[in-house]
Amino acid sequence: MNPIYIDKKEILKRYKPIDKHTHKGIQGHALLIGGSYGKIGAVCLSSKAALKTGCGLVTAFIPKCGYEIVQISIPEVMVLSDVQEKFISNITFDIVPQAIGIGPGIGQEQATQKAFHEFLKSNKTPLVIDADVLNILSKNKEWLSLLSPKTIITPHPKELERLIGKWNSELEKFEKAMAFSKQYQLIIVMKGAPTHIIDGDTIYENTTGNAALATAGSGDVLTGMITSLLAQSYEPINAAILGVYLHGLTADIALPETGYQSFIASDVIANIGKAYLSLENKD
Ligand SMILES: NC(=O)C1=CN([C@@H]2O[C@H](COP(=O)(O)OP(=O)(O)OC[C@H]3O[C@@H](n4cnc5c(N)ncnc54)[C@H](O)[C@@H]3O)[C@@H](O)[C@H]2O)[C@@H](O)CC1
Ligand SMILES: Nc1ncnc2c1ncn2[C@@H]1O[C@H](COP(=O)(O)OP(=O)(O)O)[C@@H](O)[C@H]1O
Ligand SMILES: [Mg+2]
Repeated sequence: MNPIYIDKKEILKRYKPIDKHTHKGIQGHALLIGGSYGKIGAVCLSSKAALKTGCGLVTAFIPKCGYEIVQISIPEVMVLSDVQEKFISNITFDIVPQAIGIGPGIGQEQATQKAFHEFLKSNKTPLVIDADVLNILSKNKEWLSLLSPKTIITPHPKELERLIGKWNSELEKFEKAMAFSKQYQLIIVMKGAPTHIIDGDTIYENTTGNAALATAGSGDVLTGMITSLLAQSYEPINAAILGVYLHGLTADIALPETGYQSFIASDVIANIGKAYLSLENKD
């Protein structure tokens, strides 16, 4: 196991500075699908993170009960709502996003599971899958073959275990993850301390981040960041690598001000700008 370390040198090979002639119409449109009654916050965090990571437009697809919450808490985000009040039951939209992130806060209602299955059958847009949708896939493993090559999945250790089964050693975990990545041609963002990214036989190890990230919603934010980078035309592997690196960097930047304990997921979002700026520094 020889990981490639994701450090600033590795990032600068992949990072694309902004084109001064760009406009919101070509800067990428990200669609975030998620939320359910009591967990609309998850999709608020993902959507705001997507905007703050630089895509031009963001739409959130949520159940009806989240409509005012999202519109009021993040006015820059457009909203499409499901016919159901408390959960998502039918994923249809007439926009053309360049990337879709699905799962934060979405829950596991039967109707939501069915809606995801229908969505998967026809979706051709680059996809990031997180949270409850990973759990839905664990319960319906035959749907994994519907995923397009280079789909990004972002499991935390428990979600990973549900997908690939238990492991008895770190080595076995990596072997199982690599086999899973190859079987379904997926990019696996194995979240943890540190986060590893698995792309077939290649393992990347992130070098940013700290325990301040052990806080509700920090994974939801990561999903929004990676989806935003995908929407900005980064190759899936580069979107995953840059997203994970910037996400960790926000916690390293904020730590002297917040300490570990008072850092929250919104602080990740608030520090994305500084994380980008640090890529422009020469040191
Ligand atoms: N404000 C919100 O609306 C929030 C919504 N959330 C949503 O809540 C839903 C449930 O997600 P959860 O992840 O809480 O529930 P899960 O049941 O998927 O995962 C929680 C379990 O995983 C274990 N676990 C998590 N991270 C681990 C790690 N690093 N090492 C070992 N074990 C670990 C925990 O101990 C626990 O047993 C998701 O849809 C998620 O997006 C959460 O993200 C929290 C914030
Ligand atoms: N101790 C830690 N050190 C570094 N990163 C951590 C630590 N704990 C959690 N993280 C990061 O925080 C994020 C947590 O994601 P997740 O468990 O999905 O949270 P949530 O579902 O609440 O949004 C992941 O990116 C993970 O790598
Ligand atoms: Mg999560």
